[in-house]
Amino acid sequence: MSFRLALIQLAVGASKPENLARASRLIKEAATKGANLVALPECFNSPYGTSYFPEYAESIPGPSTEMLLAAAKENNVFLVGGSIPERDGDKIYNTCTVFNPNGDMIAKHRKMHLFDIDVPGKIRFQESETLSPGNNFTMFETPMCKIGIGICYDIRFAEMAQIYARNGCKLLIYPGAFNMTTGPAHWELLQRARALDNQLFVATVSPARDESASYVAWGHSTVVSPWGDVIASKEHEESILLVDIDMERVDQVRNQIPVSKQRRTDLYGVQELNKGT
Ligand SMILES: O=C(O)CCC(=O)C(=O)O
Repeated sequence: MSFRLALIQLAVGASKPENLARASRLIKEAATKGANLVALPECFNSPYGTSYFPEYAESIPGPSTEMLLAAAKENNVFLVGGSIPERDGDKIYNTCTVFNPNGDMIAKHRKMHLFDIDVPGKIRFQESETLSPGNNFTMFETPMCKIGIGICYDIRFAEMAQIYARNGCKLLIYPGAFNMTTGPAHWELLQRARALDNQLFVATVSPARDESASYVAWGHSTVVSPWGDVIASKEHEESILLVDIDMERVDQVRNQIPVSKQRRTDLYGVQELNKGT
């Protein structure tokens, strides 16, 4: 079974209506080019930054998810709607919604690990200044395979990817927006690590780079195979990365190097319970 994945490296600006219109146009273009599954980047409707989240936040359903729902339906695709700042009561979350080709919302992931880091002289970022963390793992079934969702910083947590793999996911999608410090250092390495450890496909979707933004995104949307090699990636301009995914590659690699059957579960194991699937 093979299918076409489209990662939309969207140029995100200050105007929410324009961001939605651009995303909608590019989803259509991806579908016209044969995509079955389309994914948008983290924070696709708003500039990325703690001061922007309260200003751009909206409830679900709301204008952004209405656009996603319509785009999934009109273009007959599974759609991973990057993420948006979601307002729920007095809390704001960094939330990814997923729609099937009927326009039903089949998954909602609130970023579990907030991006709070301090690299002196380089970058300090504290998402927790305005965001709250989600508490649930998020997986969904498609005719292609079971898919697990994480948002950006979530990719740094190996246990989360292991839990997804052990629950049958063969593709992990991380909408993300790494930056000019951690992007070159860790973006590709983390994807290859998650893919190789779990012998599955990993896809990351970044916004395009905007040098004038307060947070400059690294770009480089990428797909890594279960063997751990980068099978496709972009630079940092707005673009659509189209990749044909051959799901059989997962079982091939797992049969060739059967680490999942060779684990010393008599000596160790991942402890986390599988909540909120
Ligand atoms: O982990 C990183 O270096 C970047 C994470 C990030 O930008 C985010 O979580 O939004």
